[in-house]
Amino acid sequence: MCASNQDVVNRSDVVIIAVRPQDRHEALTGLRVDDGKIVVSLMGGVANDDLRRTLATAAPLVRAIPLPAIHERRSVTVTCPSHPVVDALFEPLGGVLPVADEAAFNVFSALTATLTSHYWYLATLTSWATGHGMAPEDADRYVRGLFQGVGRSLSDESRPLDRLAAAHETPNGLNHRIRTTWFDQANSDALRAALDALLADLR
Ligand SMILES: NC(=O)C1=CN([C@@H]2O[C@H](COP(=O)(O)OP(=O)(O)OC[C@H]3O[C@@H](n4cnc5c(N)ncnc54)[C@H](OP(=O)(O)O)[C@@H]3O)[C@@H](O)[C@H]2O)C=CC1
Ligand SMILES: O=C(O)[C@@H]1CCC=N1
Repeated sequence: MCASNQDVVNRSDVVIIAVRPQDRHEALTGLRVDDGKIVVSLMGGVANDDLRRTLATAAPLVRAIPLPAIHERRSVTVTCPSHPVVDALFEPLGGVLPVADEAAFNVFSALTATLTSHYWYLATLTSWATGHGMAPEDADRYVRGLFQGVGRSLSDESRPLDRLAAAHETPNGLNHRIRTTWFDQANSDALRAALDALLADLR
């Protein structure tokens, strides 16, 4: 343990900033970061220009998006700008995807914002089934099993996502019906609009 954030910085060659964006001024204002250090910012939605103003340093600043799967060394970490030391840090943890600029970084950032909606989708399916009298543990087990299968099928990178969908769907069958009646154009447009609005805020 260190006595202060300044103490952490002084003892580090690579400084990782993982406070919540709204805490950054309290955590970082007044810190001295020598130009020879490397700063990795994990803060969602904070541009490097903004961070450079707060830290007032000429040290390289690299943004990165490690996600919870990094625990199992399976998170592809987007970085910007690419830096050999930072990319080497994340490479063994599931791979690294350096992107050219923060405009591209923000698109990937917006994609990460959809993760919990995916869990919420599964929770909604489970709750719908319990509403129809299924035991919660049965509904939970069944929905988890269904989507673990989906997760495994995603490992097959030889097939594009639309082909994977087609492979799971009988023409005019049950999946086709829900995909076209629920995930219809209006629903797809609403998702794109929410992502566009987030992207506009990230710029
Ligand atoms: N959760 C995720 O999957 C991802 C999160 N991020 C980004 O990572 C950052 C952290 O997110 P998350 O881990 O979920 O948030 P948490 O709230 O879990 O963690 C924030 C941490 O910041 C510490 N902290 C707060 N204020 C200070 C301060 N003044 N000085 C030192 N440390 C401080 C907190 O310490 P204490 O607990 O002692 O208050 C806590 O350990 C965010 O910027 C988020 O955008 C990025 C990618 C993915
Ligand atoms: O939801 C969040 O705020 C963080 C940032 C990237 C992924 N999770």
